[in-house]
Amino acid sequence: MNELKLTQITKQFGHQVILDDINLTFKPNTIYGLLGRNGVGKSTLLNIITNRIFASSGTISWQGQALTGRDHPVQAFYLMSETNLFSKEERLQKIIKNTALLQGQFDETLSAEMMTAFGLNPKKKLSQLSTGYRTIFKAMLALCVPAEVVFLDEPILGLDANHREMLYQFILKAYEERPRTIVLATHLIEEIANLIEHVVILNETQVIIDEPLETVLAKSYRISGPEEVVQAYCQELNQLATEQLGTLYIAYIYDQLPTEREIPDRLTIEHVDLQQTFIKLTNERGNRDV
Ligand SMILES: Nc1ncnc2c1ncn2[C@@H]1O[C@H](COP(=O)(O)OP(=O)(O)OP(=O)(O)O)[C@@H](O)[C@H]1O
Repeated sequence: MNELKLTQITKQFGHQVILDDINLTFKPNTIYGLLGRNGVGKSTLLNIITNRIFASSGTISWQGQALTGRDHPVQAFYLMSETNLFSKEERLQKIIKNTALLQGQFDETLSAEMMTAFGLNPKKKLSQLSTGYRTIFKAMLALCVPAEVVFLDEPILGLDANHREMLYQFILKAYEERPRTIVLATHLIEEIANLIEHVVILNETQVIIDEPLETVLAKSYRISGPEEVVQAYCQELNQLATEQLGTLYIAYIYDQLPTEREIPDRLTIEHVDLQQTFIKLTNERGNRDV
């Protein structure tokens, strides 16, 4: 089975521990959101998985086989990232050709469709593209290579709202036409929440959430009312944060609510979205024990 498994991955840069005991499984044909605040180690993790840098310790397995650096399946994984692998003076058509040669079966139809839709001229050089167009071009390559697992690192960097929407549609189209595992690494959560099926949140060197989006949303609540009533109700629940707004006391919960307990009249219980939960989970007071 095309399963990518990370076991006890750690990474240190000098004395600084960036990743500590990361255990994750990326299942086939699933769209993941790899979320985390700036500098938490998302790119580092993707670079380790795609063999651009080495982990300090831990194992990566693909299809049940532990990988050593040498037998890394070059064509099974593809990382679209900020770092430029291509010469800036190369024309887009040449980069497409080289990528196709290196990666094997390249989706020429999707490539042509995306180039036209975004108005990218294949005769242009990479250096002539704006930041946003460079991102679009790199995302296009990532969606057209035959990889089983595609990592999109900040795929919407510099894109305006229209282009972001178009790119999301192309990601879905590519996925529907040829299901594969897609991992979207970003700290811009609001929009990708419509795209992802599974949420992985990194915080302070560790994975704090690794659950289907549906589960995350089902456990994310904002409970408000008079302070004593909120506190009494939330006593045994996992509270991420609390706030006082005038006389209103608010608790952000990441938990299943007790079905047997009656909800007091003066309490308001609402679900919150992924972005809100992410903020509460990853701010300094975020409870890491979830
Ligand atoms: N080659 C390196 N040498 C030393 N420190 C590094 C190196 N690469 C990354 N780091 C540090 O590791 C940490 C994680 O960086 P990384 O780029 O993986 O974070 P990120 O989650 O992708 O951030 P962002 O969302 O801002 O892109 C940062 O503190 C960064 O400064």
